[in-house]
Amino acid sequence: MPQFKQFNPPAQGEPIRLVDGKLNVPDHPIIPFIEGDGTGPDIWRASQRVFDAAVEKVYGGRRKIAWYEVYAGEKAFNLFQEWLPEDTLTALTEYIVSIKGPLTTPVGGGIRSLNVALRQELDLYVCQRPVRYFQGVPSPVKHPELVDMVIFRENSEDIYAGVEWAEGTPEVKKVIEFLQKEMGVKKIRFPETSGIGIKPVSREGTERLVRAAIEYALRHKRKSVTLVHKGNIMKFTEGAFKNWGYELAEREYADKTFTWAQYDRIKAERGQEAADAAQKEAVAAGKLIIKDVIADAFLQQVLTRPAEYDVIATMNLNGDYISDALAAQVGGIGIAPGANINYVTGHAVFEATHGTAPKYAGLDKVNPGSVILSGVMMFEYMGWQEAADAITRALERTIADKVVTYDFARLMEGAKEVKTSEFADAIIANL
Ligand SMILES: NC(=O)C1=CN([C@@H]2O[C@H](COP(=O)(O)OP(=O)(O)OC[C@H]3O[C@@H](n4cnc5c(N)ncnc54)[C@H](OP(=O)(O)O)[C@@H]3O)[C@@H](O)[C@H]2O)C=CC1
Ligand SMILES: O=C(O)CCC(=O)C(=O)O
Ligand SMILES: [Mg+2]
Repeated sequence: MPQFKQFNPPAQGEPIRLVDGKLNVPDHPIIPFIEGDGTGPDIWRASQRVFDAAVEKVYGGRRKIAWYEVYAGEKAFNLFQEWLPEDTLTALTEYIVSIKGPLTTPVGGGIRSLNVALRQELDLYVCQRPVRYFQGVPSPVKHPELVDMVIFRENSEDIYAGVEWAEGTPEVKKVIEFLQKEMGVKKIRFPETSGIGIKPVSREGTERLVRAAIEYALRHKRKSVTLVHKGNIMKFTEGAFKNWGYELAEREYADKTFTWAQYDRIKAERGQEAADAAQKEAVAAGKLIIKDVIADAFLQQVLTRPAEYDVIATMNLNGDYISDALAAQVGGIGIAPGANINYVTGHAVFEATHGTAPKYAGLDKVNPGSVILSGVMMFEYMGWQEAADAITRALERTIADKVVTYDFARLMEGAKEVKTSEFADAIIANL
């Protein structure tokens, strides 16, 4: 039993464990949750009711979650004068599976991102964000149903590592001097007034992310994994990501994949026809295609030919942009779920793609779909597939009935606009 200093787990319930690489989920698992800042409390309250109702409906009392509230962000600061109390990290570590609402990060100063800190502390190296269309959701494109992608965003390095120095400080002066004098760097355009950020991208970090994406694609019989990068410009970080990704696929999954690096080699040796034939043969044999695309081209192609993309593996910043862009394409960030996962230790923190939407805080207004669908991902991860399916079906039915929150209502004809809590009521009624 771990030692907690400020807040304790519920008296009832048992921890989820990882046994021989597999999650062992008891019928009454203790699951820590962080309510979140801004609209977080509204969304969380609604989502928690949906989760409990679905579990009750599907398992009839045999299974029940023992929720354990832990704190981060403004609520933690108000209660304990700490943004991220140690007990929270202990709980997320001990109980393995958890779920959170969004947390505020000030721009340009103040605390660094607590979301990024949680991912780094627990080494949750995959940010997994599925993007699919739900029938009836208003979308800005003609064929949103062609979007069915799962983003694997590297979550532990890149420019998000937080290695940066502010303009005008002695530290940045030292870094710039080092770069100029010791490394012969001549290309810093305005050295006297620059801030500096460092972008670490490693072979290990890339390999574990791409491995997770390939494993997922093979498990779910997906067609391709696309490495999205800006390797033409950032050759030793984003370009290396692409090369390491291909090398990993060819080394560890040689009999299950066909890569565009192989395609290029065949083309160089025997011509395009031979390369096309080899790829066709690989597809016919059910092999997973590993390909790559430059990030800007990717962002236009997901709009013009989304059916060509399936599982996406990319670095941290690209993945952040891509997540919101794809979410918008299928009808908005209000129903974009996600998970931060370490596939080796089993640790997973489920959370929406969006942030705290502060202008709507406390209004019982925004869409809780994103956290509800993050809960669906959590139930799938726990092996509680029946609860996951029941919630998905009820959500689909509610949207088909045109009972929706403001974000969908403003774009739909004949919709009934409801509050966050009422949307949850409607889903529960449809379970
Ligand atoms: N993982 C996390 O905890 C994350 C935290 N953040 C943090 O959140 C804060 C606010 O960030 P911001 O850039 O405004 O981005 P947000 O994602 O919080 O909000 C941007 C816009 O997205 C729409 N939106 C967000 N959530 C919902 C929802 N549940 N239902 C319907 N629409 C929604 C709203 O659009 P509209 O105005 O059109 O109604 C909103 O104004 C920042 O401090 C940021 O750092 C950001 C991302 C992730
Ligand atoms: O940590 C934050 O405030 C932003 C995080 C974010 O945008 C994301 O994870 O998609
Ligand atoms: Mg984001």
